Amino acid sequence: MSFNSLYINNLWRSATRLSSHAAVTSARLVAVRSARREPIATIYSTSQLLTEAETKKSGYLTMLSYSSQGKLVRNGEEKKLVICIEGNIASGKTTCLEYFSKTSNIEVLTEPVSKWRNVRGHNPLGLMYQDPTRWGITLQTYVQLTMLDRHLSTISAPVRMMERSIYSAKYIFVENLYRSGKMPEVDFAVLSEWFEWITQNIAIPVDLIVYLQSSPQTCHERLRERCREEENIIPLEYLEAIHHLYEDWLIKKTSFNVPAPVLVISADDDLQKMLHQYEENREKILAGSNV
Ligand SMILES: Nc1ncnc2c1ncn2[C@@H]1O[C@H](COP(=O)(O)OP(=O)(O)O)[C@@H](O)[C@H]1O
Ligand SMILES: Nc1ccn([C@H]2C[C@H](O)[C@@H](COP(=O)(O)O)O2)c(=O)n1
Repeated sequence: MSFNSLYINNLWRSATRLSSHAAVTSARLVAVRSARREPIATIYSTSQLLTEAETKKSGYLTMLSYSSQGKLVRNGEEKKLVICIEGNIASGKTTCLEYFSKTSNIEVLTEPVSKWRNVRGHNPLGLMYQDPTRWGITLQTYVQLTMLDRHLSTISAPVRMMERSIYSAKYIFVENLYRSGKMPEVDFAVLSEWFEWITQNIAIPVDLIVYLQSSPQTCHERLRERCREEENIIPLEYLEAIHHLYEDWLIKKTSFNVPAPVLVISADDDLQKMLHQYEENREKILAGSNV
């Protein structure tokens, strides 16, 4: 049986199961699809089964339905561990992910920064740093969409490690723009409405947050060393503000809901020592636990 016929059969079986089950009569089938392994979420009602041509075009699909809490959840997928690596700009998140990417059975997802630097020929990241009041909403709307897309994409290994999350996008970066007076209240309100709708209606499972805790000074030095063009104008004060928001969220736990246990790793050390720390914490990380 070809992949497409197999898929159509599975889709049909699941649709029949869904529509015959009283608790899920209002269920929608959500097909997460992608031609380039970059999933796009599309919502179909149960009566709108995909044609074979649509299936062929879509690359791969994952079905979601409503859970008993009324949130969209994946159907029939085994439980996978999701670990988010959080930390200030240039704290070493990508380097950490690169290290763990060498381990089999771990899928690594970096932040989609290339998209933020180029959406249909535009650079919202660069625009935001040039004029945050005008372009903050533009960048953060796109960050929110692309992070949601990352969270909902099919997990291809027993463990997923991903850089940041839709939570830090809102609780750290949007919050910082707003608190620093660089995001108009109406933009903040619209982004907050979107965020609340998403998190109330879609299950975004996170099992562990690994917080790379670094001093803003260290990040500033590393940021200069990395030389990402858009970031040349970032002053130390910006990194300090991001640092305080992270500390309030993940250490003091006084600002926003923390969606998973937090494992804190000091990230100011040189690369060799950092790799040693990752090795020391490997078991805790891969158990998805902070104990
Ligand atoms: N422990 C470390 N010591 C010194 N430089 C580091 C260390 N970890 C990462 N770097 C360098 O700092 C820069 C930022 O690291 P990166 O992993 O890209 O941070 P992030 O993904 O958090 O923004 C890169 O140039 C990287 O090579
Ligand atoms: N919600 C977000 C997330 C990230 N950014 C910026 C910060 C950096 O300039 C860049 C990538 O971050 P890094 O992975 O290097 O920590 O994107 C943002 O403005 N808003």
